[in-house]
Amino acid sequence: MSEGTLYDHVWNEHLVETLPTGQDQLFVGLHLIHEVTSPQAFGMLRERDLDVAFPERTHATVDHVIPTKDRSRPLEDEAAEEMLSALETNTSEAGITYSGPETGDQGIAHVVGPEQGLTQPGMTIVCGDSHTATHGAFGALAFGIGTSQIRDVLATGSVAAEKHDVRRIEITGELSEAATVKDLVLGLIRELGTDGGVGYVYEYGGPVVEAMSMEERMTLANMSIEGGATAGYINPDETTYEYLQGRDAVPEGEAFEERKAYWESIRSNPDAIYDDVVEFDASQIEPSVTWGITPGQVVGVTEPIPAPADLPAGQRDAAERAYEHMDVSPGETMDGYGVDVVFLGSCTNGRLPDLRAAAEVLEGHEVDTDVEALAVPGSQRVKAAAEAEGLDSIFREAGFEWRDAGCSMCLGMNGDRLEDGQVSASSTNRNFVGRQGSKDGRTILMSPEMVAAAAIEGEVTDVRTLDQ
Ligand SMILES: CC(C)[C@H](C(=O)O)[C@@H](O)C(=O)O
Ligand code: SF4
Repeated sequence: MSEGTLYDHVWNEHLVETLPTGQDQLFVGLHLIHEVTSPQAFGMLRERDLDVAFPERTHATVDHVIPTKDRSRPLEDEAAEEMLSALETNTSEAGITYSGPETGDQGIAHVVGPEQGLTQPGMTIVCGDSHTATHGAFGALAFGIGTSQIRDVLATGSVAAEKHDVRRIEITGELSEAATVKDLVLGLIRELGTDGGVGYVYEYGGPVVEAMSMEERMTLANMSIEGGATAGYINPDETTYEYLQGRDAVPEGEAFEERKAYWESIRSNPDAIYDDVVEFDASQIEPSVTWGITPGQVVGVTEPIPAPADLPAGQRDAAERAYEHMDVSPGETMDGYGVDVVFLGSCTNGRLPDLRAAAEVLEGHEVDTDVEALAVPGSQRVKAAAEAEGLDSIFREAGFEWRDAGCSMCLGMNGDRLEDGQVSASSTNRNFVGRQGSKDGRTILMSPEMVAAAAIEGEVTDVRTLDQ
């Protein structure tokens, strides 16, 4: 069992008691809620005549079902309207702050929490959403929970959880100029497998991680769950504190210094004991894409797609399914694979630096005439900041649609979806069959820069080869 890691420190700070089930009851610092997974939990509370215990530790937003184009009410999709109305009623009745579309603060929960300073180091953060791991970028213990747990957190401000092992992932070397953190995390999942992290929480560290911006750390932590880990985190440091300073929910002056002392105290000890340690060399990473139907089926853009014999025995059946769905063969490269739709956004890569990076590639180019291109900021604040620096014009002039904030085409729940056998180049985190809408749709995961390159060429393109 690990000892002296940030995970152990935060766990112990929040431990209420060990339950008869053997699970630990943890106090919850921040409960993020969204429209998809919360209505049922509020219903359960009502059945038992229970109130929300800590509305001030709860924060709501609407992200999955909110259209990115026409938001007039009632929403065209009845099920979406029902979820949205339920969220409005539930939050107003309970006195929970709701970053709704009218506030200018709405967005994907995992973008909203950090940008408002709600997400802070050393906290326990839960949300009925698997990508809650994103908040681990701040050195918080953040994980997704199911509906009955949402009910428990609403009613008691605490959650029953099992402690996991801690794997330290030491990222060494240096990322090449054209490679991004998205390429790195795809490479990591390829190496460790989509189930390699089962039973673990990941602690990411080492020189490459220390040099990352907070947004890059969020991209890394976000995809922990795609590698099978329950949560992933990075020890807080000056980069973290600098990001936090001046944000809405972050105290100032002396109170900030006091909090900083706590944040420093929960960092992993230099002599912490890990259950496992893995070293990963970032220098080998090149711009990468998925070739299959899991986030672990990854190749460098100019690298041949592996044959079953090149893969571990446990991955061969999945590879066969992937060749068929994607209509690819071993030995081919993904470079030149035609795309119909490009999607820039999501809680993985829908923040301001992601939009900037894509815009930089796009500048002076046009979107291929056969391609439908969507740029969807992760939050309304990201959107406003992007517009303030003119990124929206770059996207529009190049031929992108510039939409309102939400999950959008990351998953087909809001009207933005792939049709029939359309292929998308997507800055998201999941390429499962049917994920973006149509069950025949095909998703290729990549970085924002590579999405922009695919938009220009109408096919998967090595961003290094684009004419400037
Ligand atoms: C709808 C929600 C529960 C789901 C999740 O848990 O992650 C979604 O956000 C996703 O990315 O698939
Ligand atoms: S952007 Fe995608 S991954 Fe993130 S919460 Fe929304 S649906 Fe889930």
